[in-house]
Amino acid sequence: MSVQDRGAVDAGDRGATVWLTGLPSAGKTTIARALADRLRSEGHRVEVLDGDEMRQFLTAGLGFSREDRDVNVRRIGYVAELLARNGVKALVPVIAPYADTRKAVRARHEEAGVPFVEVHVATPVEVCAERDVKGLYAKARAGEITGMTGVDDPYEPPEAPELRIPAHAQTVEESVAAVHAALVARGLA
Ligand SMILES: Nc1ncnc2c1ncn2[C@@H]1O[C@H](COP(=O)(O)OS(=O)(=O)O)[C@@H](OP(=O)(O)O)[C@H]1O
Ligand SMILES: Nc1ncnc2c1ncn2[C@@H]1O[C@H](COP(=O)(O)OP(=O)(O)O)[C@@H](O)[C@H]1O
Repeated sequence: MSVQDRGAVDAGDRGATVWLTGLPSAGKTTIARALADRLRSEGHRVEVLDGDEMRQFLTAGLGFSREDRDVNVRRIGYVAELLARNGVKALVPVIAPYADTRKAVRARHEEAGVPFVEVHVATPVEVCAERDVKGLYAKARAGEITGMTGVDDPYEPPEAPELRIPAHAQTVEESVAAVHAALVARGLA
């Protein structure tokens, strides 16, 4: 096996958590799923821990108060870390609105020596509200729901993420390429 091939195998074996944080409808899930396809086609083991799916099973019963969001993010972070330390690329398209909670998840990864790559999907709220994939921005505007992230609930943007993506100003493929390059730069892809 050539040195180059050996490098590829090592990167394939190395797990990591890639957390895509951002507002609802920013493009987190779309980018995570496209990145998952690309990584799988290259031979990586990948899981996507989607917020909606996690809330059906792992964190069922939790709402959107600060406390519940914190428990949600910490539990998902814990599972991502378990997967990542066993060689899986755990892609996590979850809002995770509070900087402190993201910091706590990062700290646990660092203590365990597991790579943590924070990606801010930085689509402006106006664009997210226009996309409004699930109609939640419209409901918030109409006063039918409260506590909607980006409308009347906080989103604290990361100050120093490994990568910030202007997902409103580039294609999904360009965003995927940027995250992929960040993984390559860290010997993870
Ligand atoms: N009040 C309120 N605020 C924000 N989001 C809401 C809310 N109510 C429901 N939803 C839907 O739930 C998805 C967010 O779940 P997350 O687990 O990612 O959120 S969090 O990290 O615990 O804050 C989120 O999914 P995405 O749009 O994929 O981000 C929303 O569709
Ligand atoms: N450049 C882009 N990057 C990501 N998503 C985009 C882009 N342009 C349009 N979209 C659309 O925006 C929506 C984003 O929804 P989603 O990925 O579910 O966001 P989130 O998971 O952040 O809530 C999708 O319907 C997607 O097709």
